[in-house]
Amino acid sequence: MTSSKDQQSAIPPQSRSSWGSFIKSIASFNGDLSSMTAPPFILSSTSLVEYSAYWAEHPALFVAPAKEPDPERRALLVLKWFLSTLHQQYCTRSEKLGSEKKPLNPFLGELFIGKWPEDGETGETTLISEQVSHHPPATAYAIQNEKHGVELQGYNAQKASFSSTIYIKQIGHALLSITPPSADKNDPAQKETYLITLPSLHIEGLIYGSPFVELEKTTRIVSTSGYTAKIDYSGKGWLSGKKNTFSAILYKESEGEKKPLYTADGQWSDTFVIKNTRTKETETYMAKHTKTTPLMLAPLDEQDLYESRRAWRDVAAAIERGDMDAVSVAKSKIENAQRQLRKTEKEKGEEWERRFFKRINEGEDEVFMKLAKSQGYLTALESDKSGGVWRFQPERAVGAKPPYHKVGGEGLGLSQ
Ligand SMILES: CC(C)CCC[C@@H](C)[C@H]1CC[C@H]2[C@@H]3[C@@H](O)C=C4C[C@@H](O)CC[C@]4(C)[C@H]3CC[C@]12C
Repeated sequence: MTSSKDQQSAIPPQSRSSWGSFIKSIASFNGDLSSMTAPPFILSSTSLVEYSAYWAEHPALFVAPAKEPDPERRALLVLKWFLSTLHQQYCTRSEKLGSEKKPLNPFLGELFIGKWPEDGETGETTLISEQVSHHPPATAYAIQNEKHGVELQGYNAQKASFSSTIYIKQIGHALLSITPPSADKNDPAQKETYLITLPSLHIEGLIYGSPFVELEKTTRIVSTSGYTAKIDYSGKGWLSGKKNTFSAILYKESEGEKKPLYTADGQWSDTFVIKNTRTKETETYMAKHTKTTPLMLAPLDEQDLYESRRAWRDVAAAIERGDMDAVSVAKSKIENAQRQLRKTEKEKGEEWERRFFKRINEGEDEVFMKLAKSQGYLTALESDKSGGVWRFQPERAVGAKPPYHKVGGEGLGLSQ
């Protein structure tokens, strides 16, 4: 943990004692993150189901690989896009709100649906995010750009451990599928697929009341085209004196990681440099200063009752005005309705039908199996911690409009 003496406490004076008790409670906590009670000033009014949008807040970078004819350069553009998403995924709350916050724990079936509108050459990019499991909590997502034949799908769950701070192992993976420029969009065999593994993380700055995320260990991006990227994360003090440091290489599987074609080094939260190891040419990417494209959502009243912003509307408003009694009343309404739904399902011997995703046996996805085996990733699937291995059902999304679920708003305890 960082323990700079000059770091100022960000804890509001009236919250100092509750923060102190919270920090003490962490050492002995052993539930899942969603059941952790945090002091009000650290609560976010945003649900975790919204975080899937962080994957494509730079739509032009997201589709860039599909415009590149050379497979080596395509793999590099995938690595560049992935690295650009890290700032979005893990810094957004700290930069906007002053620190990391505890997100709302999505309910089963919660949806977050939006699009990055048509933007000249980039075209329209759409997002569907769905809470596919509540115990354990797991979110699945699909991001599609039809114009360029690019699709990202994946799912996330978190396994937490606690000692002097919060350590999180992310369970799940993402699959990026690209249609190279010369390929036929309608022929799945001509697509290129990239398996992306997710970083472990821990929370720094807890004792000062200004928590932020630090990434750890190694992740990989493995492609059916024979290229692999390996990304090593480290915090302040190991490889460099700067927080959020990483070092990445891109290599050809047949040549091995001792012969990298490109390297990328720097801070994922700020600036990093990509270097061609043969020509020594470099490119600098400024993650912190690259403008994002805002995601467009339907107006609240046109949203489905299961869409996140609409469903959590009262809770979010109460959090923002700091009215914890109202937070608790509004949250209980959703939680009780969910309990009732689960009870009815149990009595009928039914399971909640996911709207856009389905649970698969990993063996059913041959491309995934091939990529995962090559990296020994299968042993890390831990599908018991994510309620299963989840895959997008694109046919369910075609022309889909609210209402998305057979059960009406009464199932959520919400008024129409
Ligand atoms: C701040 C502290 C007191 C509460 C702990 C909050 C904890 C539950 C939050 C903090 C950071 C969150 C990460 C977030 O950085 C980004 C992502 C990426 C996204 O694609 C999937 C979710 C995940 C891993 C968040 C999970 C919830 C975290 C760990």
